[in-house]
Amino acid sequence: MGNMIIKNANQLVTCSGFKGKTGKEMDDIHVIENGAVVIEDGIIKKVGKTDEIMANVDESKYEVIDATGKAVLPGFVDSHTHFVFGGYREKEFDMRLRGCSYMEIMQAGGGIANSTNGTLKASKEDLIELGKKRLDSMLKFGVTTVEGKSGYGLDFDTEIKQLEVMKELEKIHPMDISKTFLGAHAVPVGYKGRGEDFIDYIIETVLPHVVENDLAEFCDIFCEKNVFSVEESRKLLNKAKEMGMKLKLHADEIVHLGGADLAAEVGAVSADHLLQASDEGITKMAEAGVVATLLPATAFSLKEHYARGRFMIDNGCAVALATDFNPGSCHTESIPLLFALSTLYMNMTIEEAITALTINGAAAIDRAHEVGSIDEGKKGDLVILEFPSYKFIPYHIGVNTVEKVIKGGKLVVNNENSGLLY
Ligand SMILES: N=CN[C@@H](CCC(=O)O)C(=O)O
Ligand SMILES: [Zn+2]
Repeated sequence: MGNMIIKNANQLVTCSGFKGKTGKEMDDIHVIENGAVVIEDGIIKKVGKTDEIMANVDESKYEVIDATGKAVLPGFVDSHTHFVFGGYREKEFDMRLRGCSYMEIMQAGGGIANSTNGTLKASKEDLIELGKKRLDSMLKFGVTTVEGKSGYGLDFDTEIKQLEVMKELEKIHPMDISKTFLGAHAVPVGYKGRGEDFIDYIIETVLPHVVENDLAEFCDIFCEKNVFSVEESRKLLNKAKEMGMKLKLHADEIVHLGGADLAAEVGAVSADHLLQASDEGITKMAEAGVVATLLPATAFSLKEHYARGRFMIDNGCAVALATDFNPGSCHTESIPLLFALSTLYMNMTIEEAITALTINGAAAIDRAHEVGSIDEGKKGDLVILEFPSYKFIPYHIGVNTVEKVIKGGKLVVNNENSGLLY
């Protein structure tokens, strides 16, 4: 962990706060002009105007970065990904372009089942190597904390393998990883038509091992027509909660099933996708403090309409944005794409999009107390843009405006020249 000072930032965008932001709060990202940050042992110690901060520190004890003419922001938090998998599904992308729907492919035996086969065949070492490359790519986009799910196993060994791979990656990669158990991602072939039996199998066999070995913090489920019903989801989630896990849901993505309502009922930390969430479900989520994690790159990739981000914010929800990086419905780790889609097509302001990818992303994985903003006591995770204003992020459409990435007070990416440095 490093000792570092970043000074003279044209804009220091702090996104200050220790919990998710709702409604109008999302539009206030707390900008300090000519700002500076002091990081000691990887933790932010001081934040303020450069002249005030520098009057009281001995620069010689720190690595100093002069951010003159640059905007500095918190490292991004990508709070919904499926980055550990074997095999690719480029053929399905092509099939979708030719008119097949995501669900048609899944029901014909492709989709998640394809990635399950690929992940089953891959060794732990292969998955670690692939995972590392994907994390490197995310880091270059300024992501310093990521959530990753299992769910391409659907059997004991492969589910556990995925979670163990993430545990190994945490040791060798600077990225912080929040691990989610998604054993109920699809009904495997052997349980066709017996979703409830499969839920029982997970509850009795896999979940206890995950909990006892501390392999995941969250339990998630794909609550969707022809996948897992609301009743099956309720059963698994309540059991996981009883066993001490925090909850997430893939909710109301393809059809409206009531996943948003269920998320509020079980006290989930987040409900994700929400393209078809009802007004009532959204209101319940706002009241229960469930973060609405929106995945516009998935809607884009599946050629679906976007989730109602504007409506959710106006109705008091904390909205987060995430890539949903996965081998099927959305094969991208691009943060610039999320900024483009959310501002241009979901009517979110630039400031709301930044909040959604920083402090609210952190809230979506229950880490708003330690990452997601530039506040004293939080991890020294920052991005320095190539440009003087944060407004360049969506304005420079689809292009990575991140020049440097700092993780725990250490420079880990310099996109200006060599890229990765850790
Ligand atoms: N919708 C369900 N799960 C993933 C996609 C998984 C896949 O197609 O491999 C998602 O969040 O989009
Ligand atoms: Zn997902």
